[in-house]
Amino acid sequence: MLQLDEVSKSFDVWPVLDRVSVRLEPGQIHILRAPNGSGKTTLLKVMAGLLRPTSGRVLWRGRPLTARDRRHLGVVLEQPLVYPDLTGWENLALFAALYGIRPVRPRVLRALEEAGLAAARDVRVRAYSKGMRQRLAVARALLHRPCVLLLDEPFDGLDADGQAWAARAVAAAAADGSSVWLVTHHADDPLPADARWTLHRGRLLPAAAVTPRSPQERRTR
Ligand SMILES: Nc1ncnc2c1ncn2[C@@H]1O[C@H](COP(=O)(O)OP(=O)(O)OP(=O)(O)O)[C@@H](O)[C@H]1O
Repeated sequence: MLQLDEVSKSFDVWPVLDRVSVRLEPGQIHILRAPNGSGKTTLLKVMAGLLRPTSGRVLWRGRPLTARDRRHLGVVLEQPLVYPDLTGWENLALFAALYGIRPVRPRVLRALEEAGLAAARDVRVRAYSKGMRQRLAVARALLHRPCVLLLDEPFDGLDADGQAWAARAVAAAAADGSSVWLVTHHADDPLPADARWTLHRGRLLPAAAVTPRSPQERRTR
């Protein structure tokens, strides 16, 4: 599905990403854990088509990823992609309209309820707490049931209930066939991983002690 082929990215002279190749298959959960400043966000933005690689290719279903293909991606960045002047409801309804989701109302209502934001749906997001904004950002990324989820610290700022909800929702998306790329600082895996990675001097390397899930643990579409 989504594939990086020998991708390098430099901002100055030194490459932040150095010939990174990886392939995200349907239903797989990949977890990336690496030190601050090692290039995790840069890699995720390249995967999402938000940063252009210096060299190498980002492929969607075997062809170079286009702006149009980005509708298949659900992205959570460190800075939540939500509009502070709109309410929670308006934020999700806007994204639902942009992604051609029909009917908008039941899907958005359900997403807000599942995220624990039903009571705050008519409140402007600038009045949300950090955790509420993060819940909205995760709900937004999942709303159009994307084929690929690219998640930068999606559980940050979430309370125990919020973390459990987000982990359940992402696991359900993977069980339904979405590929998941999850960046985390947490020592414990928030989800059962198919692959664990780290970044060292720009190279994407398998993390030690990789224990893939058994086929029985995984359901595919
Ligand atoms: N737009 C930019 N211009 C110049 N340098 C950049 C830019 N974005 C990132 N970098 C540099 O690239 C390197 C990797 O940054 P990146 O944000 O990808 O790391 P990270 O692993 O996500 O870090 P953290 O764990 O702190 O979020 C850093 O040295 C950073 O200074």
